[in-house]
Amino acid sequence: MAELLPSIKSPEDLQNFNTAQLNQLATEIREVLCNLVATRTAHFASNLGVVELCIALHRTFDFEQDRLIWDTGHQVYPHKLVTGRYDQFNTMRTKGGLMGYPNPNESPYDLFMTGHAGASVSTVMGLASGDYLAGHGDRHAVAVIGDGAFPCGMVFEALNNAKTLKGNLIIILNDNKMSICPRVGGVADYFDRLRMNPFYTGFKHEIVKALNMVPVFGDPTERFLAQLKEGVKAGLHGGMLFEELGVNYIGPIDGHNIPLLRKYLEMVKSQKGPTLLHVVTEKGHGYDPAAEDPVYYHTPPAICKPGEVKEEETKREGSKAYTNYARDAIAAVMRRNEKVTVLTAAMCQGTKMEPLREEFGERFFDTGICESHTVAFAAGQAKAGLRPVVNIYSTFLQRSFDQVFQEVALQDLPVVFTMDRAGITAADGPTHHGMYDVGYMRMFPNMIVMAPGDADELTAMVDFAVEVDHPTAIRYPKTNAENIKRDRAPLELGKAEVFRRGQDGAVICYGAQLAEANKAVEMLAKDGLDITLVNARFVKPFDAETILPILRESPFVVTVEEGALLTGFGSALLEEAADAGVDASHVKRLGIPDVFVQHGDRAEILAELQLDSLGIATVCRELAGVQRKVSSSH
Ligand SMILES: Cc1ncc(C[n+]2csc(CCOP(=O)(O)OP(=O)(O)O)c2C)c(N)n1
Ligand SMILES: CC(=O)[C@@H](O)[C@H](O)COP(=O)(O)O
Ligand SMILES: [Mg+2]
Repeated sequence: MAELLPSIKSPEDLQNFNTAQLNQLATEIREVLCNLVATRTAHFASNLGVVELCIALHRTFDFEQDRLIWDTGHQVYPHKLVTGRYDQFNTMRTKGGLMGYPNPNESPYDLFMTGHAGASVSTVMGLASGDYLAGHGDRHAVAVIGDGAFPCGMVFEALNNAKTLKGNLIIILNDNKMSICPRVGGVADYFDRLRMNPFYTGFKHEIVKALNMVPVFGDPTERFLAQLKEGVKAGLHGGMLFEELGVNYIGPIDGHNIPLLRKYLEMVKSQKGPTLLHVVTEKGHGYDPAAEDPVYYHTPPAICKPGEVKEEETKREGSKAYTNYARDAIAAVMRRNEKVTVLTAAMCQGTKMEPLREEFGERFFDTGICESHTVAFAAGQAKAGLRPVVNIYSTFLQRSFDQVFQEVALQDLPVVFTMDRAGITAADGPTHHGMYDVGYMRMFPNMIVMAPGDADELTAMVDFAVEVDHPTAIRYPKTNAENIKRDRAPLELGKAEVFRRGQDGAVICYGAQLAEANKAVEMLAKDGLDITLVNARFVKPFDAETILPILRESPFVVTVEEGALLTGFGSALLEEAADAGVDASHVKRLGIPDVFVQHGDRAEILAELQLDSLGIATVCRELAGVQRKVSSSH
């Protein structure tokens, strides 16, 4: 039972706590985190790891004045608990409840709504710069960034800029040796070497003490010794990479020791110039199963009883998510064709590609959280004759817009984009819904852009894409995939599939809501409405040959897609109609309107958007009623 937490209405309440109370608070926060994941899936291990760091930060700084950004934002739960949101904590990630990421609408202590990694150093630099120019140069700006997020290109762009900053910049590197999967790459190795620093292992103190006994001034022997001292010190001094960039490096230090953290935070607070404090933490700290398996416990399913966890995982793995179909289809083409490679930007676990990592060794690439690099890298591979499959979530691929344009589309290179989480991602919310990929892919010449209507179609699209000599993009959502029974028309470039023809109206579906559209049409048939149903398959090339006649002949047309209406499939249809001089005033587009959709339950959100069978049927009935009225008044 939490004793201290309920009384904390703001971080000010921490200011009188002694060390024992701060430690107790850490224990209480961990209990609350454990209770939360007992009820629902949520980010867990990362939050367990930053409890002490969060407490020490709020105890040292005044973030009503000072600035704090948690990079990515998935580790923000302890911060929410000490900034007055304990009472609402059990609403976490539910509709209308607390968001699983920082949210300025919830609290002035959350400055940016984030969920994508790597922006924190840039944004706090902007805040520091703004504060300085506004005459608040005494404020401090703190970015807490994980070792997984650190290799993002943007972080190095910020570091490059840091020494010019007027204002107080503090970067806390939260090094837990993990991204979602074990971190990879040269920066990871560098952090490993820094961890070997005697400063952290405890030897440095002794060596520096000994060196300090060497006299600096005096005769030539002393001068030689002084030089030796500086040389040895340089060798001992970790973080040269940062120092060379003009950023002071301090650490590494133990990130689970509150008094030690406070001591070092006080030190960096008084430091002039940009400073990086390297803090070593354990992902999952305080809950042994999470510390032992931080990959699984990054976002575990609800842990009802610890013993049941692995069983849950089996269920999850056994379910037929689109992700599984994509993974299996990619594996199959990799077995058939040695030129096919697969790339992930640190999302091996979410895309379920761990078996591919094991099976394909040299043809599997985890680039870290570096989406822009990944796409340009894939372009290079394609130019060299390979067939790269870039498997990135729709929302994170936004980071590579320019590489998709210049390195891939402009060169017309055969890179395949498999865009997972395209659509509503539910509890993660607006930072993670994959809403914009239809637009950002279809606008480029040379691109072939498609979406499967069901499970087997995804497999067919992957097979098709690796054989095409152009860039291709395939989108699919975070949900289980159904197969719709029918005489399946073979997949053909730029060709839609007409499921059924009716004279009362038409539904044209782009992507995985096809099963819902199909159900809607069956429901409508029971009402006596005979509706055409089209599985569009491609938004580009657009099948004007099939779709425009349907537009001409149908009393109404409803387009269905799980993506932004602006730039989406329905918009493409309207553009085609306008260009061909076909009347489209009877077209109703269903999709995601021009708003940021909040977090919640997937089915519930889709229902609100009228993207489920009931919603589609309702819209069709309304339109059919309007049409009847129009025709009877003539
Ligand atoms: C641009 C972007 N790509 C991928 C992700 C998915 N993602 C979320 S957290 C995470 C790992 C972050 O590792 P780290 O920063 O070390 O934090 P930790 O979980 O270890 O605390 C990844 C890959 C993301 N949020 N943003
Ligand atoms: C913080 C983050 O970006 C990821 O952890 C994300 O929440 C993963 O989403 P999935 O759970 O859909 O893989
Ligand atoms: Mg990490």
